[in-house]
Amino acid sequence: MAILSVPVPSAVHILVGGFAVLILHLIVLSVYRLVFHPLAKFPGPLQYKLSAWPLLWQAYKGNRHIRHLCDHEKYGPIVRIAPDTLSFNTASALNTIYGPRSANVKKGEWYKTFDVAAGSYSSFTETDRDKHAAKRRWLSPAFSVESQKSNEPVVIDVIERFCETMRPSGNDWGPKWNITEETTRLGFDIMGGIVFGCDFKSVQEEENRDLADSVLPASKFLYWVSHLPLAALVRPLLRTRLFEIAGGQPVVDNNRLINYASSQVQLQSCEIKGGEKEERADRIDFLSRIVNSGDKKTGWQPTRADLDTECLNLMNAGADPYSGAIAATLFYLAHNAGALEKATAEVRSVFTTPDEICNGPKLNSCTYMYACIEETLRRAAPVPSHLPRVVLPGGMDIDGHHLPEGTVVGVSSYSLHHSPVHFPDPWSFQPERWIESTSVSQESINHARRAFWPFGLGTRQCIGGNLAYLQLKLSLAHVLYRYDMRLAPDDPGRGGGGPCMEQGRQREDEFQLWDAFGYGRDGPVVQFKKA
Ligand code: HEM
Repeated sequence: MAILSVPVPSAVHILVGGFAVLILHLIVLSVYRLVFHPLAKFPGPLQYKLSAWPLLWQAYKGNRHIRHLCDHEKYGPIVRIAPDTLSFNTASALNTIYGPRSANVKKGEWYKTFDVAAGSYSSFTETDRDKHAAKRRWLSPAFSVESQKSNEPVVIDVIERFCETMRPSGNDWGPKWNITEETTRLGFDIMGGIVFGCDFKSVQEEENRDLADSVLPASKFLYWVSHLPLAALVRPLLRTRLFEIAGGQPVVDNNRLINYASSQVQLQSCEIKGGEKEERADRIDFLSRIVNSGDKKTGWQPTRADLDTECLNLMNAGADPYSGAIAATLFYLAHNAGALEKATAEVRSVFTTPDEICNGPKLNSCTYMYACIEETLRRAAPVPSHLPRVVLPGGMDIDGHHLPEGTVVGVSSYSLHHSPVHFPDPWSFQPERWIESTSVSQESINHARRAFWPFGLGTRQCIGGNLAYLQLKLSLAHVLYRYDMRLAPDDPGRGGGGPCMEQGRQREDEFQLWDAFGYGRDGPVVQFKKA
């Protein structure tokens, strides 16, 4: 009987064949994305239309916000920044996407990598709208007026000790301080007190700095990893030894923060003595307010993993954006002598002793100081790039375009906050633009506010916004009341841009941000003198 001989392909044939299939697949995919894709009509650089990898590279470099701004300047108010993603740069898009509860979007997949290594999703990363609503209701007592009032002495205590550490010993200018380093620890110490009732003292004591100095590297790492096109495959590996080896120090940092938050939950929720659970009734911190509660409306109760993840989130989301914002405020004041002088004079005329500086009518009467904070949040919003939202079934209309389900949409605060349509002379630091006067009408302030969103918008708006404003006002008032401030004469440019930096980073009087959740930053380097 004749045996049919079927030729067995060689390894070379298989490789060549596989390669040919891959090339064909890429050609077909490219043609589809350029010509037939529902977003094909929107302008943008060719490489963005073809692939999501350029976006990942920008996230890795911390330059996304700068690229978005340049792209909008070149291509207009709508830019296709990845095959399935559009960036908008109008107040109308901002208010359509993020504002209304009924907006047909939810948070994008991007969020899911952020804190899942702690075991669950937090109120920040939960993408399911109903589950998020339950978590938000669960957290609300921690952010109530009563809670803020009882936690204010904790905040003031940490700020006063920060000021004490900065105090020059003589009557001349004191030592140089890199404000980014010191305020990173200040923000962490405040959050340690508020969230866990712990006194980290990382501003004062070197041995307590590991945790404080871990927040930003961990966030920067997770920020770009979240942009990986196959991030879903990476998520289960985040806490493995393999990932620690591959990812290095930022992964170790992230795990250290997770372990810390978890140990605090363990301590608080299970203080067992003689077999009985003992609760400390005198505690006012956030953890003590959420540990034994849930969502009354739906009956949802947090698991241990939910608690661990939420505490990690509160610690990170609370600490770093504030630290970045106060560093940026001091940068802009140190670089704008007139504004520094006016804000300082205001604070010193309102208060007669530092002990008086607390929340209340006097602090609220410091309108110029408040305008300096607003203007800083415009120039250096702590989340400068997109907060991605994905369009749900049924699609959505934005700025006159119907977008199909699955489209990822977003607005970059850095880009919109520098739009001359809403902010005339956008590259100058002008606190006055936020104060009604003969030259600034209430209409122009309202017009600016429509495009101003440092704390997000709508149902996913920052839950800690009021607390953050209070922290910013208190810390600025305490510093300005006590000290004069100047840029260190031998390091005046730290934190600003320069001619040798990348495109978009040339302005010496602009505080440079490296995009993340919070942002990478450095400086300013300043000196203080007793008032
Ligand atoms: C200057 C300081 C701060 C800024 C600029 C800021 C900014 C933001 C932004 C833009 C969002 C929206 C994120 C999104 O849509 O994806 C957000 C959410 C959040 N922030 Fe803040 N934040 C600050 C301080 C704080 C503080 C002090 C806390 C609390 C301790 C906090 C806790 C949160 C939480 C829990 C969320 C998630 C809210 C939700 O989705 O329901 N933030 N923050």
